[in-house]
This record gives sequence, structure tokens and C-alpha cells, in this order.
Amino acid sequence: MWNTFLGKRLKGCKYAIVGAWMLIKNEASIQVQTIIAIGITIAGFVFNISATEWMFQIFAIALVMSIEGLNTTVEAIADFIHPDYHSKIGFIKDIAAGAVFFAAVAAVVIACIIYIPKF
Ligand SMILES: Nc1ncnc2c1ncn2[C@@H]1O[C@H](COP(=O)(O)OP(=O)(O)OP(=O)(O)O)[C@@H](O)[C@H]1O
Repeated sequence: MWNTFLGKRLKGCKYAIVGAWMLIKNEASIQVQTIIAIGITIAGFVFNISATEWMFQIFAIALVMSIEGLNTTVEAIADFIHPDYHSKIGFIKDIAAGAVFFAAVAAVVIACIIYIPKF
């Protein structure tokens, strides 16, 4: 069953879910973002935000957490291939963190656009 086309895709999903759980279980930054995601989702229900606002909010949460996951991946690869201090490793880690910063700024702006008018 697992060697069929569908079986291989299902196996891929299983690995992806395990990877997502490992991120949530082990990475402090992902844990903080998960708590923020839960908080902002509760706020969405409390303030009864529109379908369009839900779409932007869900997209912003997914964007930040996805890029944070990739940032963690880059850090893990960098530490694996070169555990010692190296200016190139520092550069690679800094630009990976910079990618998260872009998404985080966009998410904060989206949250402000949705929630500031509700006060
Ligand atoms: N091996 C290294 N060589 C050079 N600079 C490094 C190295 N490791 C880390 N740094 C510098 O320290 C910063 C933080 O790196 P670190 O791996 O601790 O990531 P972090 O942002 O603290 O992420 P996390 O908390 O998820 O581990 C990097 O952005 C980089 O500037």
C-alpha cells in the first residue's frame, strides 16, 4: 500500500506532520509564535473579524511560522556542516533571520490594520 503513488504522498504527509511537531516541541521561537497564533485566533473570534480578515490573519500566521521553520532548518544545516565559529556561517544565519523579520513586520502591520479600527 505504501509503495503506491498515493501511499508515498501519505508517507510524505506523515513526515511533514512529524517535522511540524518537532518544530513546536523543540524550537523556542516557534513555541512563542504558536502561542501568539493561538492568542490572535482567539482575538479573531472575540472581535468577530470578517472572512477577508481571517484569510489575511491565517496567511500571516502561516507565513511567519513557515519562514521561521526554514530559518531553523538553515541554522541546523549551518551548525551541522560547520559547528565552529565562521564569519560565513554568521552571515548565513543572519540573512535567514532577516527573512523571518520581513514576514514578522508584515504580520504586525496586518494585525494593526485588522484590530486598531476595532478599538
Ligand atoms: N558558527 C557561527 N559562526 C559565526 N556566527 C555565528 C555562529 N553561530 C551563530 N552565530 C551568530 O549568532 C547569531 C545567533 O545564532 P544562533 O544559531 O544562536 O541563532 P538564534 O537566532 O539564537 O536561533 P535559535 O534561538 O533558534 O537557536 C547568528 O545570527 C550569527 O550572527
